[in-house]
Amino acid sequence: MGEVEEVSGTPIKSSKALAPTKVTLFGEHAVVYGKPALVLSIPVYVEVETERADEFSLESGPVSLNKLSLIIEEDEVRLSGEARGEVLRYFSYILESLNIIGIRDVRIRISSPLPVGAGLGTSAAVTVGTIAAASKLNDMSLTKEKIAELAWEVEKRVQGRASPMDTSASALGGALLIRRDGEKWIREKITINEVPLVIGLFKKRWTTGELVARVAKRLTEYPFLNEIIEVIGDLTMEALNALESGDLAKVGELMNVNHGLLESLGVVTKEIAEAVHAVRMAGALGAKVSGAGGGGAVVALGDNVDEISAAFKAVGAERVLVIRRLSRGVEVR
Ligand SMILES: Nc1ncnc2c1ncn2[C@@H]1O[C@H](COP(=O)(O)OP(=O)(O)O)[C@@H](O)[C@H]1O
Ligand SMILES: C[C@@](O)(CCOP(=O)(O)O)CC(=O)O
Ligand SMILES: [Mg+2]
Repeated sequence: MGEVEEVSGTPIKSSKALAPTKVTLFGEHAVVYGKPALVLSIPVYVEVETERADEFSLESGPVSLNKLSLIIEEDEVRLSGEARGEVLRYFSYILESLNIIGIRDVRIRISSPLPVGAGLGTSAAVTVGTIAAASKLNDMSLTKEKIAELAWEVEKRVQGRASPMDTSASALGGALLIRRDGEKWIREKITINEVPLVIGLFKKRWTTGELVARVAKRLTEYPFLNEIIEVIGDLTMEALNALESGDLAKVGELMNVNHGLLESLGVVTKEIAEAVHAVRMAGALGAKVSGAGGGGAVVALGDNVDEISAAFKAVGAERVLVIRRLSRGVEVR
């Protein structure tokens, strides 16, 4: 009789995830209330490296993270220390959601080509990327759907309310129609021809959580504004038809309408409003804010890239990104 052999693979020492960001073409904010949204996963990646180490550490270039300590009491994971904004809350929930208590001695390194908070789903990309890389390090094989689900839980806890839009885009990639059917959320991959997009980046002055709360307050104060939420959902479905039939002029027109409705929800700053008008004057077929607003990103549709880029720069854009293709979702190495 043969010996029973115990086979154990060599533990992985480090892993790296590339998690894409997104641009919202239609439906942000309304999607939080279950209305459809159209989101594109873009090849602008947040890179997350995880490595087994002697003690826990978290590093991210643009964020200074000092005196970090990880406190674990039963199922609750708390990260304390000095860091900007919501970084510690995001990471406490990420670590808790992974329940990676067993790998408390991990070094996490984030590098992002975007500012911290951009209207381009940097929060979702950081979350998806960390969950993907840390789970691989811990030899857990998670599907992209599971990564999206865990990351969405984190966004919900940090933001108070959140749709699965950004986390689905980062995990699954492509162009997605996100909608709710009763209690169930549907993430539908859609096939679209190339959409020429130019994105202008401006300082985002509030977090998504604050902006989602602002919209909720407005809807409570003026319940008739719920009709705006409905209309955003309707125009998203109309835009989907236009996109699928390649009618870019109509897509642009509907982007402009969507922007106006977001403005009436109180999430558009003067700087963003000026940028939207400047790129329209420069010949964009349409332009709107992407993401939660309060500054952040403006997405313009049009292939006159030079004119649109120049218009963005003239009104003070910190960066201009030209998007020609979509990303395929999170990749782990
Ligand atoms: N480079 C980064 N390093 C660490 N955390 C980041 C980074 N970029 C974004 N984040 C996280 O995302 C949060 C910003 O989220 P949010 O306001 O939703 O911006 P966005 O519109 O880009 O998703 C930050 O407070 C931080 O927790
Ligand atoms: C406003 C919202 O619809 C999108 C937020 O996008 P971002 O975090 O600004 O990239 C919130 C959500 O869908 O959870
Ligand atoms: Mg976000």
